[in-house]
Amino acid sequence: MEDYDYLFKIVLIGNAGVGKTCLVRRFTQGLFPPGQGATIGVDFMIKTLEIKGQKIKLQIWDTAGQERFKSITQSYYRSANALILTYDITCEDSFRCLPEWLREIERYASNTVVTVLVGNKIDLLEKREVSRQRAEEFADAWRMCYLETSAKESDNVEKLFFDLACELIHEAKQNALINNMASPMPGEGKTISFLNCCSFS
Ligand SMILES: Nc1nc2c(ncn2[C@@H]2O[C@H](COP(=O)(O)OP(=O)(O)OP(=O)(O)O)[C@@H](O)[C@H]2O)c(=O)[nH]1
Repeated sequence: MEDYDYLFKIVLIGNAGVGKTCLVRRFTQGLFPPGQGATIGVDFMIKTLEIKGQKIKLQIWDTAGQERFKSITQSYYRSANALILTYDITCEDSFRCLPEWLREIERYASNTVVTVLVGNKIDLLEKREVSRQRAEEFADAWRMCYLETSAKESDNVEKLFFDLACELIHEAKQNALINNMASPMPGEGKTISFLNCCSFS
């Protein structure tokens, strides 16, 4: 028997140095690692949440932002239920690269993937190079939710993963409903559990 009701795979992507690893470490371990080195390839962590009495297991994949790892990290997009596309609000360059990341998503991710745009490092407000309004407009244009976070100060980090988990539960329930409705003959349809669809074999 599985010890969870839902299992979701979440993949963090975005330029090198925007804070993907720090966001994951803050959420899964409650710490801000000093002198965090660049990720090599892909890293993996698990965190289980309880939402409305249900156990939600999150598999969180932290990918390297460096160009030289692109071919490795791309292979992780396909099976992702959600992508957290991260940029650094103090780094215009990391924002300008977002269309490139979105092209990667279109190319390699499933067309049902949920994508959230995250502007990290809001503790460095005095160094901000990308206004919230600009980021919100960009996110709207691409039909993404937008959230600003600080892995350092722990601002909005829990909210990011909780809201995402809630959205994924909602999507999973909708899918199960659609699958049930699409059953060919009354009584012959099989209930397709999202748990089985997305759990690793
Ligand atoms: N001030 C501040 N610094 C942060 C924050 N998040 C990350 N950093 C710093 O930004 C640098 C890069 O953080 P990482 O988490 O390694 O960035 P990454 O996106 O995982 O980088 P790659 O693994 O190379 O793709 C480190 O020096 C962190 O200490 C934040 O919220 N605020």
